[in-house]
Amino acid sequence: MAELVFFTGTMDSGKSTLALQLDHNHNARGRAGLIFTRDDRAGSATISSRLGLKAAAVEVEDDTDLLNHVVQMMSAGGKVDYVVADEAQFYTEDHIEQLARMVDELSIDVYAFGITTDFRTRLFPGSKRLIELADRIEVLQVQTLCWCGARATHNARTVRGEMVLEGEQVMVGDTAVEDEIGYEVLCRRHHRRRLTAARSGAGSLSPDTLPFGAA
Ligand SMILES: Nc1ncnc2c1ncn2[C@@H]1O[C@H](COP(=O)(O)OP(=O)(O)O)[C@@H](O)[C@H]1O
Ligand SMILES: Cc1cn([C@H]2C[C@H](O)[C@@H](COP(=O)(O)O)O2)c(=O)[nH]c1=O
Repeated sequence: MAELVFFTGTMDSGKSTLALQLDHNHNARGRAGLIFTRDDRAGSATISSRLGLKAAAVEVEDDTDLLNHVVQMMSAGGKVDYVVADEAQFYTEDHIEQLARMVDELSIDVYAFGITTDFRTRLFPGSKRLIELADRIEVLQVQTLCWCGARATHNARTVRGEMVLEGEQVMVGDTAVEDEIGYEVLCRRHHRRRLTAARSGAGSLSPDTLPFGAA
């Protein structure tokens, strides 16, 4: 039975990598897939992973009807066995409902990937609807880490290393940006305290806490 699966994790947890791997594996077994994405860092109509993989994708716009797009492809003789939907946090509630209908009405597997919450810890509309509608939610197994070494659960937005709480919900960007606007993954405790790596003075996750000669 076809299903709608939501793969989620913090920024930098390997979601796009997994999306591309999943596409590759299904393709290798002769299944035909279609990749949607929205506002990927690498540019329009592209799905990209920090491991260097990239692929062409269909860019989702506010007025894109995802279900209709697939129906049109199938009516023109195309085959669609599964759909990958990356950066799904940016999709509208309507887009997510179209994905659910694709599963129920066309028996197409839909694999959606995205972060759940924004820099203020609030759900994105697309992620909220996915949590409400998905058959399954899978949290990525590769844990991202806060500068303190704890599991990172939150995405902070930073300006020159300082965490900010003002601004638009959507601002495409990357982690490991130190000079301008960027993102940093943190544990809840440090997100609440707005304690980023720069503010804490933490240089690396393996500080010399036990120097040679220490008693
Ligand atoms: N140089 C590297 N060596 C090994 N793994 C890396 C390297 N750079 C990035 N990664 C891996 O890629 C992950 C980010 O993958 P990506 O698919 O871009 O994440 P997401 O889509 O969740 O933001 C990191 O968590 C890390 O596991
Ligand atoms: C927290 C947060 C993130 N974003 C943006 C930043 C990136 O472009 C994407 C997440 O991509 P990734 O592949 O998971 O790293 O989302 C945003 O616009 N607003 C936010 O609050």
